Amino acid sequence: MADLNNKKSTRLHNGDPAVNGKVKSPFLIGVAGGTASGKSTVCKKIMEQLGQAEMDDTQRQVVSISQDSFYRELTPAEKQKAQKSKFNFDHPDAFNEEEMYNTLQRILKGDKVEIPSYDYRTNSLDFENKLVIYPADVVLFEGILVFYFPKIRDLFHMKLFVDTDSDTRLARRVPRDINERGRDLDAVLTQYMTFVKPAFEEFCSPTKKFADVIIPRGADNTVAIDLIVHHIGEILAATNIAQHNNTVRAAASSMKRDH
Ligand SMILES: Nc1ncnc2c1ncn2[C@@H]1O[C@H](COP(=O)(O)OP(=O)(O)O)[C@@H](O)[C@H]1O
Ligand SMILES: Nc1ccn([C@@H]2O[C@H](COP(=O)(O)O)[C@@H](O)[C@H]2O)c(=O)n1
Repeated sequence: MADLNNKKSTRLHNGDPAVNGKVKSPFLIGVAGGTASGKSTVCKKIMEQLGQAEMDDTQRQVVSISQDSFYRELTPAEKQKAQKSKFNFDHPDAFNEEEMYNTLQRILKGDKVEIPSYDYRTNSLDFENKLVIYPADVVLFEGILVFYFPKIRDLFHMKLFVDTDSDTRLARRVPRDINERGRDLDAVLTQYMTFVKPAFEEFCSPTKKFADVIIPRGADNTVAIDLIVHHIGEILAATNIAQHNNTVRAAASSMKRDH
């Protein structure tokens, strides 16, 4: 399925989601790293190089999901704190671990799932704008704490950690949060110093040791991204050869039975 002769793009072709009536289980990749390290950008590059970025959702064989879609609903008191930048969104308790685990399990079973998007302006899930995940060959799951929860960590077939220095991350986070997430400078810096930085050191950074591949400098590291894309392509090609062989074997044994 993956065209490994094409060095610029290891393009996946839309496959048959079911082989011999069995739904394919996707190759699940976890992408962790500190805030604004470039996790989403790395996922976008991987998708582009696999020839997937421009595809329609139903055709896409590689999809990317954000862990932010699994923040838990806040109580009214927590909402008030969040509006004053006094809620810790970088602590593992801010996430709905069970929902995250159950959703990933369903994705691995090949189910079509719907995931809410996250609204950083209201600090809540947006069920009006859901992302529909159709059965895919490769699923990228990115977030600050995707390797923190052991049960979830164990689901990944490949684990990547985007390692970008903290000055660069803060320099990216400030304009992003002001321009895209409706925050002001004072709120961004207070939240960063009170919660984001200490939680990165306590919960996110220690999970680097679980990564199979550490990507220094994030999306700028084209060599690392090329190697990862090539590896994914090889795995998918091997999976497809095995599935093709199973199909041929099944067809041959049914022909034998008919004679
Ligand atoms: N290599 C890079 N060079 C310059 N800006 C970048 C780079 N990677 C990401 N960014 C910018 O930094 C911000 C955070 O990047 P993003 O990929 O969303 O990080 P994360 O998903 O880790 O929060 C975005 O505004 C993005 O455009
Ligand atoms: N309501 C929220 C929810 C999360 N955050 C911050 O987002 C960061 C995670 O997203 P990245 O794209 O940066 O990985 C995390 O550090 C939270 O502090 C927020 O500010 N408000």
